[in-house]
Amino acid sequence: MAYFDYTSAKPVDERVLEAMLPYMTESFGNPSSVHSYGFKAREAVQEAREKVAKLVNGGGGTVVFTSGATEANNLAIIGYAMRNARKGKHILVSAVEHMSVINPAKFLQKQGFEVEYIPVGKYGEVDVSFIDQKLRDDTILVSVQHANNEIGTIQPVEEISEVLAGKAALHIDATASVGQIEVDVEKIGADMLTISSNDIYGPKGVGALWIRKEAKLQPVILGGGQENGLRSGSENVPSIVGFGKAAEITAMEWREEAERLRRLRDRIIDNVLKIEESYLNGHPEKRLPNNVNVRFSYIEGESIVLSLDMAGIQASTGSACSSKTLQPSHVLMACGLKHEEAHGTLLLTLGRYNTDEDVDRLLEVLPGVIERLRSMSPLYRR
Ligand SMILES: Cc1ncc(COP(=O)(O)O)c(C=O)c1O
Repeated sequence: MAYFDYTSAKPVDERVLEAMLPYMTESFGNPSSVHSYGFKAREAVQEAREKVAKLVNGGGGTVVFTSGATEANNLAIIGYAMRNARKGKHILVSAVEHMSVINPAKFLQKQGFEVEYIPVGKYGEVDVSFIDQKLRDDTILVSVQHANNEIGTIQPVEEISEVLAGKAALHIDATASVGQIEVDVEKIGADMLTISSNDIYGPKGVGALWIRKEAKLQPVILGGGQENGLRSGSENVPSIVGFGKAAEITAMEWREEAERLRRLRDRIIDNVLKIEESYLNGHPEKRLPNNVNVRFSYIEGESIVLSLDMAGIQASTGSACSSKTLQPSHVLMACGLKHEEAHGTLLLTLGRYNTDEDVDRLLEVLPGVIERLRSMSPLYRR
């Protein structure tokens, strides 16, 4: 097996699992309880909060645990807009955001907010000058991802925060970038930042929104007032502990791992692009170390993925989160690709257990798969 779909799902690190287990059995207390079981759980959640904050240099704010990146993005977009609506109702969101940012923005439009979508260039890089032109006195929020999960393009987030100069809050979805490149809320100048646990080999179903002290939000999940009133519901203590452990490990190990993956990535890109009529999606240089996104003319990405799976290689056509809709990726469309071009896309995302042997196997199998599928394609001129 050669697994190249780490952006869709990652295995939990063994060290993380070990840290979680006691909180599923003997240390099962509820952090809100006022007895020793509760105190122990509360302390564990607090420790995890500090570790997650430290990973992004987040001493100037707080971490709110959520059920994942989707909820963190909803909290950032809806929670910030609702709380700050009296300052203005104008919001800017990049066209290549994950649907967990775009759909909350669309929801706000229905509530009377004015949302504008920031266009991107052919490599998916956000047009900073558009933000500069569109910024108004009533602009309250700008949301741009740190890096794109499909095409790997790293966004000029520092430049964006310089343009904003504190005039509007900046939300950064760092789901795809944490653990791959440096993520430092101070260097970026972020006011809110989304982090996902599974993307750093922690458990699924937990994530966080880091929030700068000065940024005020309205909760979107109401109830018992946990997480400082910003996210009600009894805390998922084992998963939060696991997320904290994953953050601690990532802080120590990401640089070396990114270097290793970058080398494997470049080996794949250099060789795959030798296949005729194949093109790289996303930025050639400013790209995540684990991302390879290539399109092949005349064939469908789904057929490539199915053929590779039969050969023991797992890959993807794009965002796993939107594959249910069968629509071409909104990210590739925003980059200016035609429908048929977007459909011929193969996404390979690398991770901890990929080796040179995996890459050898991929490079051995893929050219034959493309050739066979093209030989069956009515579009391919032989
Ligand atoms: C950039 C980005 N943001 C948000 C999400 C949503 O994450 P989740 O489905 O874990 O809530 C994803 C998922 O792939 C993503 O890639």
